[in-house]
Amino acid sequence: MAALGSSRLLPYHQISAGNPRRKSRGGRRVGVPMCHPVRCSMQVDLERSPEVAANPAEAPPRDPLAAAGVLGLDAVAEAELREKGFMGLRKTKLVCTVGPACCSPGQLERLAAAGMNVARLNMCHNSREWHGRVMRAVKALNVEKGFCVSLMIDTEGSQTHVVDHGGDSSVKAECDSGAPYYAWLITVLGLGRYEGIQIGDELVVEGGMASFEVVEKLGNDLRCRCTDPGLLLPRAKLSFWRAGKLVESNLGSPTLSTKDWADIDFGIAEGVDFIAMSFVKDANDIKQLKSYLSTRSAESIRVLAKIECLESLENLREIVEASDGIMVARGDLGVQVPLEQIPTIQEKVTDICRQLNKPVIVASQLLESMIEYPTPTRAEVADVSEAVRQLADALMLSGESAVGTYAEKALSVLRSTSWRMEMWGREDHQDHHLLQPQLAISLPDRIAEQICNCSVEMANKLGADAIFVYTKHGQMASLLSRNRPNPPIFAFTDDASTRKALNLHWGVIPLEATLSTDMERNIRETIHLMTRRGMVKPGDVVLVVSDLIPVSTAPSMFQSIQVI
Ligand SMILES: Nc1ncnc2c1ncn2[C@@H]1O[C@H](COP(=O)(O)OP(=O)(O)O)[C@@H](O)[C@H]1O
Ligand SMILES: C=C(OP(=O)(O)O)C(=O)O
Ligand SMILES: [K+]
Ligand SMILES: [Mg+2]
Repeated sequence: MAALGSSRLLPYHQISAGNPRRKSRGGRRVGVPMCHPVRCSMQVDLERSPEVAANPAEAPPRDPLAAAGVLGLDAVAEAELREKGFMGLRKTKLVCTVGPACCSPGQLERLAAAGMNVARLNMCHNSREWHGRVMRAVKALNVEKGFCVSLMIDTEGSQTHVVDHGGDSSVKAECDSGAPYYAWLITVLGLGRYEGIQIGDELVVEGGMASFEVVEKLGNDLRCRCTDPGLLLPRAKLSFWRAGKLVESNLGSPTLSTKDWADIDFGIAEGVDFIAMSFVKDANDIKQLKSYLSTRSAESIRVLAKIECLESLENLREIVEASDGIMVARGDLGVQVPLEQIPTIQEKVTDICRQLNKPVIVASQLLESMIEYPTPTRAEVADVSEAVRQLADALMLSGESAVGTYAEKALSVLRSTSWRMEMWGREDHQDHHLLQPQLAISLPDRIAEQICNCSVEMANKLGADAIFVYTKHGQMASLLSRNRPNPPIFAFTDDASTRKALNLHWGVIPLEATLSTDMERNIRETIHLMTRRGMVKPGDVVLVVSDLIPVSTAPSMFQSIQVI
């Protein structure tokens, strides 16, 4: 049986509807009143979004108990909390692709300090030895500097249909009517993966960067006539079209190649937290990897499905159900579907992920121009804001961090843009976010889901400062996150892999703590530690949600909501 109780473990805070607490740590007003939100005029805030005092060196000395692992709160969340208060904590998570431009320990440290929650290693590029070095550098930073950056590998997949023009920079493709029809000899890596390219097929580079008509096949080379002028970038992605329809590649070939399996073994050995699978076609692809991970006792690695091909769109719901999270991989998606369809696909995927309670990453070209330029375009900022408005769990940098000149600046644009949009969105944020369909089937699961739904509604209406949840596998924390509450969710777990997995969930700040089966004691001790560290102050209203077994003798799960 579930019990809904309240306790007075700490001085009980009188909550009245007319006096919602809206103060931050420093007594500054942050956020907006949540009771009866009224927005009658648009205010232009000339202040820049407060940036995190992101240098962990500036944070007060770490508590020895915390250093011993009793309260593992990462240095960046702690600094952000001290700087901006509970309501100022960023909710949207940030993923950075690590490449040559950001792989030194110093560069990685700066990205971690600037809010990188997950470091992504794209196995398409570079050697395993290189990736191993980066992973060890990230882990060392976590231990030595108190960060909590999770590691993700991204499989190469059978996407080798790229153009190689042999050069380092872009080549201009022009349709000179005076030139002979065979003006272009294009080497297509992985042409053999296609059933058969025919004369007359259309070859489209990077979703429309340039187009050609195939006039002759010469092994892996295609003699082409340029039909739409543009640019050929080094290793550009391409697609073939016949009679207005995409010519699908890899028919019958497995989603994971021999190299991918070797990369996965490498990821297991290095102890990665996430594996993102490229070109997932259906739920079986995910199930196959998950069952392999369990045979290797590596089931704690979360498997993410990348939505980037036509087949994955056809089997979307079953893929989301089978996986631990989703990446909207707009790069390849934009090669396989007309670009104007990407925004609606993104919204549909994010919606299904919310419904089915799976974290979703919006990826590729978010700030593409920042690979070369120190400021984003207005359109890029609008695109990032739209993903945040859709309440995606995470945003990802690709080339911007991997090879860009302004990796840290790009990350700070993601941070300030998402923070700003979150604050704005909160004004009209109330009950409509709670209208998610029921997910659970069994009674215990339904109880957990309802507890989380009600907790978020309560926390929003009371203007609570924070939600605390005690969780083993992260289920309760993610169910709370699904409701996108106004206050941050502090998720205490004694499972290191749960902590790393929760890094990808919207609004969740995972903490590692020693938990006992005595729930009251867990609550008392974590609040005591948070208070001693100055992160919780007398007068703060904390909503506590728990689903742990309270005492060793109790046969049933005890679930409760308490306001402290
Ligand atoms: N580990 C790496 N080593 C070298 N270059 C990389 C690495 N990771 C990414 N890159 C570069 O950054 C670009 C953007 O990364 P990403 O979007 O992950 O790959 P892709 O362009 O292959 O889809 C890549 O095209 C590649 O040039
Ligand atoms: C993230 C993507 O995958 P990759 O960078 O591996 O092509 C994408 O296609 O958008
Ligand atoms: K990849
Ligand atoms: Mg891709």
